[in-house]
Amino acid sequence: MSEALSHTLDHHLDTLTPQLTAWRRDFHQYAESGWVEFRTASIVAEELDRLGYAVTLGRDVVDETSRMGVPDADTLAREEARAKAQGAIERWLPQLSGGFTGVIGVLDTGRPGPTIGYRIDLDALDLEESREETHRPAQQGFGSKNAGMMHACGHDGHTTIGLGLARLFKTLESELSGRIKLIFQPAEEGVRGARSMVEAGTLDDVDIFIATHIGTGVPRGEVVCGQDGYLATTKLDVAYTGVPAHAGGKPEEGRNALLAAAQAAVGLHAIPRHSAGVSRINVGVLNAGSGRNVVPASATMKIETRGENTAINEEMRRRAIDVIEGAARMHGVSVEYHLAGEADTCTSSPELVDYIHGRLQGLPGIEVITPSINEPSGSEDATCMMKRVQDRGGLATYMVFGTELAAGHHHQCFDFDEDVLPLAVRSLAHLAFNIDLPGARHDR
Ligand SMILES: O=C(O)C[C@H](NC(=O)Cc1c[nH]c2ccccc12)C(=O)O
Repeated sequence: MSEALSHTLDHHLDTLTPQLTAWRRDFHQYAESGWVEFRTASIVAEELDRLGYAVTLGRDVVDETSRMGVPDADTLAREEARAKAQGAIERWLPQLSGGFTGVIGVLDTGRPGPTIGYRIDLDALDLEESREETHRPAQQGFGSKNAGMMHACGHDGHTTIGLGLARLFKTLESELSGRIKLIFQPAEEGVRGARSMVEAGTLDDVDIFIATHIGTGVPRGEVVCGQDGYLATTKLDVAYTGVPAHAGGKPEEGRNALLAAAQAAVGLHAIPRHSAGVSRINVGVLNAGSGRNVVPASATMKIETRGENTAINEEMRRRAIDVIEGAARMHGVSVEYHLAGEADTCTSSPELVDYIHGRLQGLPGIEVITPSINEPSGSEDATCMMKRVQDRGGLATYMVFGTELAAGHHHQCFDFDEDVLPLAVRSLAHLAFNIDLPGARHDR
């Protein structure tokens, strides 16, 4: 990149930085869980449209039947009304309605060049945010206004980075070639959303794909060009149905769904670890029963299995289902379960990792540039997007921008150092100018 362009980028970033903080705090305050990101998605669509991007959203970018773990219709309607009351941009709501909360903005320079796609996730977690004074969002008045929903994984930062990129690319459009595709994805938590965007064909024209996360244990000032080792995972919703009865008078006539679920929860965590690699199990939610003196006739659980590779996760899933069904038989209740999310592992494209590693050298604010790491920890459904791009001959990677965290991901006191926002925008934008990556562009 020429020195003049570099200066121009820095200059625009300086003016943009207060807006980045404002966006982040606004999204943080109005945290929205997977498939109900109505307000967030509408603001994204409005900004992209205002800037002159070609905007597609809703059913055009989210395949209905490939969505996983979608809330019920009542919840969707209630959350849409909530979003409207909280300032969602109403003209986009008809398309987003019903949980079709994906948005894509395309900037076509009209000059030949690759299509570079950035994955930005929009959703918050199902978690109640801390109201303690020591928690900065609470102290500074931008804690979540939405009960049981909290940006405790940094996606408020991701959405902000996406909008920051949109502004920078538009301002410097004359210096770009090819196409920029900003892909705002719903429901990353629970790995429920990416596949629906892949199945809608939105990745099929992407030559270079970059998914991004902030934090994840990477220190401030460090950038990882290719984070690998995401765990294959299966999410299951489980429902036990028994028979209610008088707990004092006729307990033997009841069939206890609470006990089946409790038995299953303990049994699931007792599945042995796998010698061939990392494995995980978690029962994240268990709700059961209706009243103190009634034999509990219903119980629901949300569980997940994970494995370092597909085979290990498959083994965990199979054994989990044995435990779930076994517990039902033990207590004479019926059980139903269904898939609520699914993602696989993926490996970043070495050529792209090398290219990014080279291009980030000397950028302000970056102290350590790590080419690639493979450390099994969490899961990611961006892997599904990466795989689609790679299968079609494109290059894909998963980048991490380190930042200082107040508490770990998925903790009620999670918060990050907002300095990472301009740094990530600067770095991700930089990669799109003067792309010189042979083999990245395929003829179409
Ligand atoms: O499986 C999911 O629901 C996706 C979710 N994804 C993330 O949290 C992103 C993530 C992946 N790896 C790490 C490591 C640390 C923090 C966050 C992550 C997870 O693993 O629980």
